[in-house]
Amino acid sequence: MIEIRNLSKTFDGKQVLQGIDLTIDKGDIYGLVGVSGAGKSTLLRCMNGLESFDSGDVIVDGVHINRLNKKELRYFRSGVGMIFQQFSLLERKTVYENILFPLKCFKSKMNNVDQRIREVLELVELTEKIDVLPRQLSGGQKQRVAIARALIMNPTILLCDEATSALDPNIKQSILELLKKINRELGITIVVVTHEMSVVKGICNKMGVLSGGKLKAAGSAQDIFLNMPDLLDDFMGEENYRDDTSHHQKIKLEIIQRNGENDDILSRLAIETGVKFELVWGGLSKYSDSIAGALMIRIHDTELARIEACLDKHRVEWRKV
Ligand SMILES: Nc1ncnc2c1ncn2[C@@H]1O[C@H](COP(=O)(O)OP(=O)(O)OP(=O)(O)O)[C@@H](O)[C@H]1O
Repeated sequence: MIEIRNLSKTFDGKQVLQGIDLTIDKGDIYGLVGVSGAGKSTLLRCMNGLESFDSGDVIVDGVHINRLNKKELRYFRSGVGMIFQQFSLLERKTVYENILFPLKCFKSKMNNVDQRIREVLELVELTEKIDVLPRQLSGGQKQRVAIARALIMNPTILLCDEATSALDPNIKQSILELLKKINRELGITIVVVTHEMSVVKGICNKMGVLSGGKLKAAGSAQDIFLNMPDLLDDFMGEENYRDDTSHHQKIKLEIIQRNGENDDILSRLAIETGVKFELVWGGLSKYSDSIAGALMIRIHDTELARIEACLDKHRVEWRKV
């Protein structure tokens, strides 16, 4: 369990984290999201003592990490794995040597090192690459080695800083599946810093939204997606626009559904227009005699006319945002 209490941090007099209160339970896959500069990486680094802070507490499994001396902090860090966007592998060392590295760094007295290295390589499904150099690996394979290296010390927590941001969509998906497996099979708590909503939706049960160094919301990922879409708006735009800044347009549909009317509008849009749209968020609420819902989809601007015609045909109330 990671407990963060009233955490504040400045860099050169600039406040980058302010009064953060956050609890991450054992077994969570917790997403930390926010726009660039919101303080996500700094907060993550405070969790394993890589970054000091000005005030507040970070308590990991009952240990106040700001009260640890240098030696104790080193020991504590050996139980917290971390992976990064750029993999940070030793380029002149083989996969085997890369995974061995933390054991050397932390002067571990682990028995059966060879066997243990093979075990973690098997877990990340990369056994056949044991003797190759990182430059002979794809991005996804490099991240698998980085994950194996993070797991070699038997951590209870794995911190991931934009770990899938540099990967192609299919490879990204396979790494997310691997993180889920690690969480499920080894019971490791995972904290994921990301700017990608698809990552949070794909694997996180809980999330925290940071903005300007403050925690704007924290809790069930599903609840935040469904109930606080406005909070995520800017940041979802950012993810989308990173791929293509000029051609996407968001349409927000506010659909009132009484007696089940229009509850199939998404299927109709897909079938009747053939437009491949992205469902950004959606929520339904039950009122005394009706159900009202709102949906937001994102489409390419050239497809607006087709979508508009279909919505008007079905008399769906909507507006553009
Ligand atoms: N070592 C540092 N020295 C000075 N300022 C820093 C340092 N590290 C981070 N900052 C500043 O702290 C703020 C938060 O940075 P941080 O990297 O935590 O944000 P982030 O949300 O992870 O952003 P990104 O998604 O771009 O990585 C930024 O204004 C950044 O410039």
